[in-house]
Amino acid sequence: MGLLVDGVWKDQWYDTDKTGGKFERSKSQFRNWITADGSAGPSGTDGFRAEPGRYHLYVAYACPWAHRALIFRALKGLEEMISVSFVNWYMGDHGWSFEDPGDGIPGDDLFGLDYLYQIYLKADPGYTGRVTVPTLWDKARGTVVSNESAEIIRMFNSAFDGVGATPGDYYPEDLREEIDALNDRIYHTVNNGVYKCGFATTQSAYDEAVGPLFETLDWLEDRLSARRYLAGDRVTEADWRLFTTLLRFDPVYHGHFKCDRRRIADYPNLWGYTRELYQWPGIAGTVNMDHTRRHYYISHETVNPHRILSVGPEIDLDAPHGRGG
Ligand SMILES: N[C@@H](CCC(=O)N[C@@H](CS)C(=O)NCC(=O)O)C(=O)O
Repeated sequence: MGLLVDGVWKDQWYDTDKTGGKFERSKSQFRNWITADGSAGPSGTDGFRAEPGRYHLYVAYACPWAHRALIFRALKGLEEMISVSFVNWYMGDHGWSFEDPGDGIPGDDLFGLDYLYQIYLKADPGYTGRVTVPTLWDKARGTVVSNESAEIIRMFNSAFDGVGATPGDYYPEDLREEIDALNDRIYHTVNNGVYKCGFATTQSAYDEAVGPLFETLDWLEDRLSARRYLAGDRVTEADWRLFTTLLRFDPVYHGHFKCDRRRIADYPNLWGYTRELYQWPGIAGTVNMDHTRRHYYISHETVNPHRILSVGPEIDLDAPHGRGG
C-alpha cells in the first residue's frame, strides 16, 4: 500500500503516529459528476455528459466502497453502458495492480497497464494522494471523473435515466433527509468504523471505535425489527451502503479487524436483511468472497503479519431470508 507524491509512487502505509493510533481516511480528490446534460454537479467541473460507452469503472471485488458502485451499475442496468475492470485482490508495494489473478477475471483491458496508479497519472501527471477504488474513468476526455463512491452511486442512480438505464430511484426526494442522516451515522460508525477498529494501532483508538460500531449495529437490529428496509418499505441508497459492510462482517471484519463482540449472524434481523439484499436480482453477481477474504487477510501485513488466511465462518447467504412475510 502506498500513495503518489507529485506523480511519484511511494510505498508507505497509513501513518497513524500523528493521530494517536487512529486511522483517518483521506478525502477523495477527483470530484466531478456525470450529469444528464453535462452540466457541472455539486462539485468539480462540467463536461461529463451521460453517454453510453463513454465511461469505465475500476473496482476491486474486495472493497466495500467499490462494491457500492458495482451494485448501482447492476441495479440501474448500466453493465452495457459502463465497462469495468477489476484489480487483482492483492494490494502490494505498488498498490492495486492488474496482475492476472489466474481466475479469468479481466485486469485493465482498456490500457493494459500494470498498476492503478498509472491511471491516476494519465489524469494528472503530478497527482499527490491515495490511489483508490472505485475510480471512474472518462474515455472521451482521458481523465478521472471521480474516485468517491458516495458520489459515483448518486450519478449512477439518475444520470443515465434518459439514455436507457433501468428505472428506479434509490435516493428519492421525500426520503433524502432520512437517508442522509442514516448514511452519516452508518458511515462513521459502521462502514468506516470497522476500518477504525482494524487499522487502530493503539488500544485506545480501537476502544474508541468498537463501542460505537456495536451501538449502531444494535440500533440497526432494533430498527429492522419494525421496518423492512432502513428508511421504511422502499430499498434505498442507505441500505446498499450498509449492505457492503454487513456482507463482509462475519467473513472478514469479525476476525481480521477484531470486530468480535457479536457476529451479524447473531442478529436475526440484520442477518435476514443481509441475505435479502444479497438475493436481490443482480446482486450476487457483484460478490466475490474469495477475492474479498484474500485481499484483507493477505494484503494487510501490519494487521496479519504471517498472512495466514483463516478458514472463515460457514455461512449460507442463499438461505431463505424470512423478511417481509
Ligand atoms: N472515500 C473513498 C474510499 C475508497 C477506498 O479507500 N478504497 C480502498 C479499498 S477498500 C482503497 O482503494 N485503498 C487504497 C489506499 O488507501 O491506498 C470512496 O468511498 O470511494
